[in-house]
Amino acid sequence: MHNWEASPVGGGGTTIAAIATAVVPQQGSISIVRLSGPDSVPIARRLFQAPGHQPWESHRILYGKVCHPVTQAVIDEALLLLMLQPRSFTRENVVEFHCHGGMIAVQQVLQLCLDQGAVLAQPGEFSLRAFLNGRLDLTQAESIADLVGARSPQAAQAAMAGLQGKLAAPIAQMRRTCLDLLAEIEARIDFAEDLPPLDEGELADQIQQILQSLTQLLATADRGELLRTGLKVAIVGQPNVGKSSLLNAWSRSDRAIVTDLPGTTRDVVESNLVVGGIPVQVLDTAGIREAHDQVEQLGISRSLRVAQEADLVLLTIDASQGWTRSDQALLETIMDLPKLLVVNKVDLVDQIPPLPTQPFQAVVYTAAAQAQGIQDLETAILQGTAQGQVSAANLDFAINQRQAAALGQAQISLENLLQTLADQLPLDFWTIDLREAVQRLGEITGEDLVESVLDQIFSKFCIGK
Ligand SMILES: Nc1nc2c(c(=O)[nH]1)N(C=O)[C@@H](CNc1ccc(C(=O)N[C@@H](CCC(=O)O)C(=O)O)cc1)CN2
Ligand SMILES: Nc1nc2c(ncn2[C@@H]2O[C@H](COP(=O)(O)OP(=O)(O)OP(=O)(O)O)[C@@H](O)[C@H]2O)c(=O)[nH]1
Ligand SMILES: [K+]
Ligand SMILES: [Mg+2]
Repeated sequence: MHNWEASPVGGGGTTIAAIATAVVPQQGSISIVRLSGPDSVPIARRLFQAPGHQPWESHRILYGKVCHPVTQAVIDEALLLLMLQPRSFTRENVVEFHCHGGMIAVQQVLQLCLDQGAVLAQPGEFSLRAFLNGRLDLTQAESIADLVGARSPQAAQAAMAGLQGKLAAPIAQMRRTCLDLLAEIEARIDFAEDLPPLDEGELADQIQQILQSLTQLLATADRGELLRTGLKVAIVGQPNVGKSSLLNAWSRSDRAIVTDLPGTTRDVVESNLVVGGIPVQVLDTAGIREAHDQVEQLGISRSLRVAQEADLVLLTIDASQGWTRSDQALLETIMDLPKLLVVNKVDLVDQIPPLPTQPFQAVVYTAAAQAQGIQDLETAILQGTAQGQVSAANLDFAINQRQAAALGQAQISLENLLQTLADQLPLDFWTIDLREAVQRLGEITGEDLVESVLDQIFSKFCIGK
């Protein structure tokens, strides 16, 4: 758990330190140790020797050496970047040591900072400070994590939109409107005699408007989920139907071994693709049949497990064999799952054999060995997702599950309020629903603070973020 006490700008508080870059042995040309807090500059002064008369000023880079304060041993040749409050990411004094990459030198520099009194940062603590000091709202902080975790350019773009406040702005606007209405109603409760009566029609209109924008935001949730978590797609089928060929054609690679021997694939082969902006993990599996070989049997049980865990199953068959009893048996094991029928090797037949189409979302015809039909496959997959409704809303960010849950609760409260109005209940009742909506909207941006929400958000960050 975090200690949520903010270190106020310019005030006491701890100085935190962490390696801000990925720590990879023997790799990475540059690595950054980041400090934030009141002691960052004094700590840097004790560790960093800058030759000549380089000024220690904000937003300047100093060149020099990191030296052990006692032994004077040179730990690294480095650059030092100063960003003084409030002109920094956290709005505190920030110092960055730009060290050589790898692990050893940069970890020694971090250790020296800790020896000098800095405290190792918790995951997300730099971003948390940026939030607590008013530099970011919660949706922007969440967007930073999304940007770092993005697995497609579209996911990154949605995250950037969020980071630029495209979600924060409409939410804050809705909350402000609700607060204004709340103030009007409360004034009527307190000074009923002195004020003209509320125009209830006008009030209902405004609530309707908020509900409308709320619904638009909620419509981006499915795409958000897709962009963030992606799709897991399992290719299953009888041996030799061309599952591995399909994976290779789709990923334009030779990831999987292809031979004309049935039972070639034994283990799950994975390839990561992007389909229409959605990160897609494709899993090629061992062909399913009555196997006597123990290795193959183990492979087959893995295939079935992978299918059960997938978001979408591509049941692949050989067009020249038609729909077989084994295909039917396999279909029955995956009946509950979302699935497409992929009819492969269409180059071998003049006529498509009779096929069951009913339990499948779509049927796609491919010749994987000739890399044909991949576009149709992607189209069929995208049609099964929530892509359509999003382009309708025409928004470039996408909300996450936490935001969707809070928006959903705000929606319920506002709908309750409309009902309360319709039922002509007293003013006190109106304020209850409106207050609830304000609270939920405020939870999204962080204007109304809930500590458990903070923990949920920032503990998922990496250390140094
Ligand atoms: N080396 C390095 N690269 C980085 C970061 C960092 O902290 N260090 N960032 C970390 O996430 C991102 C950039 N984000 C940043 C956001 C704000 C400020 C900043 O100093 N803001 C001041 C504006 C300064 C000015 O106006 O001159 C401010 O908002 O007050 C710096 C980095 C990505 N790249
Ligand atoms: N004519 C034709 N042959 C294909 C096509 N796709 C795959 N093949 C051939 O079918 C054979 C089996 O292909 P694989 O991709 O290994 O089939 P698989 O389903 O992965 O087989 P297992 O891993 O053994 O279950 C190979 O000889 C491929 O070249 C296709 O679209 N048309
Ligand atoms: K094969
Ligand atoms: Mg195979």
